[in-house]
Amino acid sequence: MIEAVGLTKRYGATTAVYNLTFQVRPGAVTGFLGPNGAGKSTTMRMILGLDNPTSGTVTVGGRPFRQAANAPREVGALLDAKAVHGGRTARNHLLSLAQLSGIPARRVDEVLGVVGLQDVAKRRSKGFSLGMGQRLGIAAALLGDPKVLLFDEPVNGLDPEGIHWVRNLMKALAAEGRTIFVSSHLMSEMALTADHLIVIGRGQLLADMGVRDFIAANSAGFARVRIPEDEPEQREKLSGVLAEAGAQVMPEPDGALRVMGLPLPRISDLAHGADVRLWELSPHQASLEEAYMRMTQSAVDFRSTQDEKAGLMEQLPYGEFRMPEAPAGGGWYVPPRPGENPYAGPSPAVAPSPSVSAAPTTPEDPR
Ligand SMILES: Nc1ncnc2c1ncn2[C@@H]1O[C@H](COP(=O)(O)OP(=O)(O)OP(=O)(O)O)[C@@H](O)[C@H]1O
Repeated sequence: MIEAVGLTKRYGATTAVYNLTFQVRPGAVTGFLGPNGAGKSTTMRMILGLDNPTSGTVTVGGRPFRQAANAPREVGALLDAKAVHGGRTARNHLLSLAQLSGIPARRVDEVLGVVGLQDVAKRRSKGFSLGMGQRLGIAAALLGDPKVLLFDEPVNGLDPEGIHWVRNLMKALAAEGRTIFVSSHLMSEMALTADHLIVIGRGQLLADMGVRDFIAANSAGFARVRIPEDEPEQREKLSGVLAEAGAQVMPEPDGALRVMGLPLPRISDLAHGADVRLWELSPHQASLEEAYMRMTQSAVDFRSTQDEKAGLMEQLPYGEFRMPEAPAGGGWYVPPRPGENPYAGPSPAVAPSPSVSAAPTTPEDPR
């Protein structure tokens, strides 16, 4: 297990990591997510004793990494795949690492096979593609057969087959009871790979929860209901009936209704009971990537001047991030209306038409 308590790192005036407290447990893949400059690599370096915290502590298996009796057999890491002597062959690179830690040469051939580099083992690594370099870095991390593995952006530069392979490798290593901590920018990838997520922004903890809980809390489902355009009174009638049944109903710009809080068959039955004809009744799901982008929006350090949000987002000072409270009706993330920028702040509440009595309360902006 990896355990950070109040971990803080400052480089001069830059606070790279601020007051991080989390645990990474064995037997699971824990995704470490955050935008560029969020502090993921700095945190990983501190876990590995390559950087000293300004304050706070981080331990691996209950001890600071530097006190580990046989570090390569306890912890393996891929931090920078380019940190390789390019003049050496892949096999010689791994052999030199193995000799330093008393690992037998046959293990080198074993890990070359695991990462699929056996056929290029005698080629100099300076000719390697980005993806081959990543595989070599992963082989080095696996050399000591460690209980804890850290991977900083392991799928960087890999093609879809390579990404699939890394995903399965992480899961297999976790299934063997190892502690797997993987950083990434990609929510979509982590949603497929990880069991647990730690999300940071500007060095601070934004979320620490299971992937399923994150999905349940952040990707709200809703139904779109469309009534013939020339029957506005029917639309009003249905809005009232749905609201009475406990739904949250919002008008959409194209005249349809967005309905949250009722399953589709119930909406259909209510419409039938009210004698209202439907032209559309369709399920929709706000994407997890959108929810993640919104969660980390004010924690983005670098933004294009072409970005229409540039300069509009106020950055909170350190210590002022907080997890939003989930509203009673479900996740805090209300999906954008069609045509709206999904990465903008939460939608303002729509003034309900007289019979749309249950328009939802807009959740508080987390930033
Ligand atoms: N050695 C250093 N000296 C000064 N500042 C640093 C140093 N290392 C990191 N930083 C700063 O700390 C912050 C966090 O950087 P870090 O590389 O840990 O983020 P990251 O989440 O890994 O980013 P990326 O996804 O782009 O790799 C950034 O503002 C970065 O510029």
